[in-house]
Amino acid sequence: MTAQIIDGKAFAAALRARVGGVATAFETASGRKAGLAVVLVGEDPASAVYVRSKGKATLAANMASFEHKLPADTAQADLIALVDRLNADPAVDGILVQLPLPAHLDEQAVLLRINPNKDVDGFHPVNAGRLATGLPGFVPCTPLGCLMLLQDQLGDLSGKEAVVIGRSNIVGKPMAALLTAASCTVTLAHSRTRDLAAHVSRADIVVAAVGRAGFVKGEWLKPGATVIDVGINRVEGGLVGDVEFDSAACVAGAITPVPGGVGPMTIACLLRNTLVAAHRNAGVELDEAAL
Ligand SMILES: Nc1nc(=O)c2c([nH]1)NC[C@@H]1CN(c3ccc(C(=O)N[C@@H](CCC(=O)O)C(=O)O)cc3)C=[N+]21
Ligand SMILES: [Mg+2]
Repeated sequence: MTAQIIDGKAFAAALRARVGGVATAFETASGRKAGLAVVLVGEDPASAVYVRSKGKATLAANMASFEHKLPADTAQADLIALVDRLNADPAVDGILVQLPLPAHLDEQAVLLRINPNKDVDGFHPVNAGRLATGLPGFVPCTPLGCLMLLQDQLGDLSGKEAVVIGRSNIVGKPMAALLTAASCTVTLAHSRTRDLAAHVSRADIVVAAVGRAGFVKGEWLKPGATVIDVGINRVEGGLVGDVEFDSAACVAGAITPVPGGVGPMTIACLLRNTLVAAHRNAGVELDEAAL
């Protein structure tokens, strides 16, 4: 193995500490804590674990956490009514509706109902449009965390060849937009891409977000490439990413592990976005670039 392991867990801990310090200053300046509301519908055990760790991290960063747990058979109208109440609640700066929702609920309609200025997940089409056009808004937490790790690792990304694998609205598309804004030359590859290996072999930066265990092979990589593995696949023996770690670590210059890479950055960026929302909502000044 030659690749440097990118310690997302440590980077995320430092970001959460920075957020906690600014959150304390925000409370002094505004007379209230920044607040994050998390809505969980149903009892999916994995979702319950994420929601619990989000709540803990929120409190540890000196922000208020409001958890709303609704039964699996919640009606669409009741979920929409809760979103409306959270939109109107001045103690709530950020709203996260945990996905996936149970099948009978219309996810798109729920996400559209969230006030874009409280949409700290960055899933509302208004925020997708802001990202696409360079306006201030909220960037989805996972790609934002990936960008932070890449900039920490490589400094200026300008002119680099980047291949993003996976075109989801939550990761792939916003990741491509962020890398484009950072002046990379971006290829957005997906399940219909022909000769993916040839695209990957040209990339200085590879972001894998396909949701298939070990899909990206080390032999595809350009020697020295920086590899960001967004995948979280539960297999016998634990969690693995979308990149075949052992073969990739022999070729890459640096690679994120799973677990301990991108996952912890997602939660840290959620806290960051919530604190940014609080400052904007309260009209308290913040150097967002420094967070
Ligand atoms: N509205 C919404 N927003 C989300 O951001 C959202 C969501 N719904 N639904 C589910 C996914 C998943 N997600 C993760 C966050 C952190 C880790 C994380 O911290 N993972 C640890 C390991 C966790 C473990 O051991 O299971 C790691 O990779 O090191 C993973 C997954 C956020 N999601
Ligand atoms: Mg795809």
